[in-house]
Amino acid sequence: MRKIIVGSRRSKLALTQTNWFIDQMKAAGAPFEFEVKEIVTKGDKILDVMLSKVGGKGLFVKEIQQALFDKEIDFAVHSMKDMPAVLPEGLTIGCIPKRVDARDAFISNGHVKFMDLPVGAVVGTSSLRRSSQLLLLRPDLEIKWIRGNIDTRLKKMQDGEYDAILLAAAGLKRMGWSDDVVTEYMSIEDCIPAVGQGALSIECRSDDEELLSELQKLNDEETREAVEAERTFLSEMDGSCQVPIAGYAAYEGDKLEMTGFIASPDAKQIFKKTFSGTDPIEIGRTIAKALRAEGAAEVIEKVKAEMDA
Ligand SMILES: NCc1[nH]cc(CCC(=O)O)c1CC(=O)O
Repeated sequence: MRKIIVGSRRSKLALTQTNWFIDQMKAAGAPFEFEVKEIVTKGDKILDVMLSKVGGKGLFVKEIQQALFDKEIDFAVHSMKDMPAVLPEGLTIGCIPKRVDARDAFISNGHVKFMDLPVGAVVGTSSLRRSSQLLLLRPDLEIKWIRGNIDTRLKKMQDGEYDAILLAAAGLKRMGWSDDVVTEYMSIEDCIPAVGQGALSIECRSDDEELLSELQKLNDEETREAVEAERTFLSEMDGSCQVPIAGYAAYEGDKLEMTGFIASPDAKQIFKKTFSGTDPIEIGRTIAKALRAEGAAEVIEKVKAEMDA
């Protein structure tokens, strides 16, 4: 029986997701043995630096991709949200399992609801996407940068450094946190999720046909199409730069409906568009084009120029 080596980052979330997926493969009857190999990525080593300033996304993924090319590992389970928009030649997404929950979870001291926070309350997040959308609803709030894993962030909040924090619902759920730590779930409309949030991405070599045919059995077609629309939008918008960007797609009846969102970093200008159709790539492109035409292109260019300066 072929032994499949599964690469995983060392974080609790990564290992939990990896082992969950291996269990799914076993349950589906995949004719393999499995071994998990931990990989410490550059992103993990410099977590305390402002990640997005040094080139964000790719950091967690690059070394895992090298291990795939080197055949040290056969596949890896990523949070889709952490995957760069474009994959290198020779690697592919073998499948996308069903999305758990794309929403952001709001957690506060004393379980005060988001709209009931006192004026000037301090909310911890390191995501421009989250902070810009929170400020649209509550311009009075103070957004304060926060880092660390889920436990660290909760502890910092409980110690009073923050009145509230936001975390992806999917991460909390996969890690087995009970629903009662969450004060409320932000609605998708109020806080549009990050592209791919709540979905997993199984990455492997494009020529590993034996593995690919087993992975395909765990693919969720609706999630795959939704994520394809979102990621098309991301790559068309050039989502690698320091601009708040959000995108969420899901089936409504027989149509795939997607909302794309771009804001200036100070959240003073916002661009938002919803479009539905049947072709995921066309949906992603249409929204990107519409937002660019409305002025998002200038916002992106301005931020890029400031970063280069
Ligand atoms: N930014 C890091 C990250 N990457 C994936 C998740 C959670 C799981 C997911 O979104 O699929 C998180 C934590 C968070 O944003 O709270």
